[in-house]
Amino acid sequence: MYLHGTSRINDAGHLEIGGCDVTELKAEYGTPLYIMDEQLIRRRCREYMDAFAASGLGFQVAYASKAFSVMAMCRLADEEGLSLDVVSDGELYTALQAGFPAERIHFHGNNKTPFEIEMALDAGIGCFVVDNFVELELLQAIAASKHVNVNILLRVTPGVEAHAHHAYAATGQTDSKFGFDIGNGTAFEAVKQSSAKDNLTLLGVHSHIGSQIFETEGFEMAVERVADFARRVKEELNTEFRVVNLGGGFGIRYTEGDTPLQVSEYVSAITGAVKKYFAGIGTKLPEIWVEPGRSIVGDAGTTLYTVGTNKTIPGVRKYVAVDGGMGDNPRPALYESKYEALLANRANDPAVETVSIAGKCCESGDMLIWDVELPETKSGDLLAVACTGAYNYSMASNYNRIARPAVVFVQNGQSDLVVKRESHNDLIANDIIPARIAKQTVTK
Ligand SMILES: Cc1ncc(COP(=O)(O)O)c(C=O)c1O
Ligand SMILES: N[C@@H](CCCC[NH3+])C(=O)O
Repeated sequence: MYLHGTSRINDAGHLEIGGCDVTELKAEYGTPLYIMDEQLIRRRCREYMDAFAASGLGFQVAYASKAFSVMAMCRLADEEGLSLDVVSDGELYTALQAGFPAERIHFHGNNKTPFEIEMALDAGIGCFVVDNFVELELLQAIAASKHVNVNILLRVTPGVEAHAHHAYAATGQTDSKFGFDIGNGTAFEAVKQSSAKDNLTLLGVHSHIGSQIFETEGFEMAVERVADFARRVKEELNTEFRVVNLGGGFGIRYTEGDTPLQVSEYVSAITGAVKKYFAGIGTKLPEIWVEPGRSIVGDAGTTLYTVGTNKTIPGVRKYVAVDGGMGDNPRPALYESKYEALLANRANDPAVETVSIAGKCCESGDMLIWDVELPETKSGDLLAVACTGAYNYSMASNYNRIARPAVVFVQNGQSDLVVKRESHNDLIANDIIPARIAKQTVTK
């Protein structure tokens, strides 16, 4: 397994992250456990901030909280000077409760409810990313009823087919549920309508082409299309885009075949394309906003499991089961995502067999890794799966009524619990048994 950030194998042959031995983390917090390397998260935040600062362009780096939304993470993003992208009332609530400044929050989503819009307006968030005509009307009406003015970006689909890790993670193509299409004229119409509306201030446009993308071409092509669009809007409507948000999507290394660029390389490709394509269109260079999620938290996360049972099918395969699975990491089942693993309590033992790591849910598809080389595992061993910081905790479920794991931040030999493990009581906290079917206590 590739060792990300502060991960290393210590003298005892144990995996250590942020100076914390995972066998001790298991003793203190149990498993499954999401372990987040705080130093690596901060490093990623700084890589973005520094690279943009070096570009000379105005910018905001908004952490896409959908990747991992918990209050402690909102605090880190705030401390590092990032803005925040939220996509629901729940993410917004989490951010506000964490004390994240509302003016640096951007609200996304293709179906914001009136409740969510009101909540965000009352909080005074910095910007709405408007996705469609229905939302444009609704937002204006609610803003007017509250006598407030709202900054907006229009989400556009630039018609770029991104090489995302799965079709479900590509969003820049015309046939997408998100945004106004540049190619068919709806984006132009949206600019026209929003410029004419009271209570709305159009800052510019937003384009997000997809996720887990390694090449820069898709982003550069998106910038070119958006710049062409900006030119037309300037010429025909005399409207200027002060802000261009290029979304997230920057890839990370999950397994050996993955070839991500450095954060600074993605940023310089984007800012270079902005300088190139926006030059000479008759407007000032826009401020550039981005929304990285995975590339901020993905490789900082490791999930620690305890090995339980195994099953060998002679000549076919050996299954090794762990105490978590698709409940805490649905990505292999959803996208066929690949991960690397390590026997975390005997990390220096030589690999002697190829096994497949199964979860404990009642689904054949509940597999975390097919075919990984490991030392011989036995019940009670610890298995670490790397690169689980993004879209694991945030996409976790209680399928099979399995409680969601705890999350700890580790740094400088210290571990801090940031999400408690769910209890049995948490699982039934919202259940109600109607009186008519409640168990009667029969007294004789
Ligand atoms: C609008 C938007 N912004 C930002 C992101 C974050 O993407 P990533 O985690 O790939 O950086 C996503 C998710 O793909 C998204 O849909
Ligand atoms: N959730 C996805 C990608 C989509 C991200 C949000 N648009 C993943 O786990 O890779």
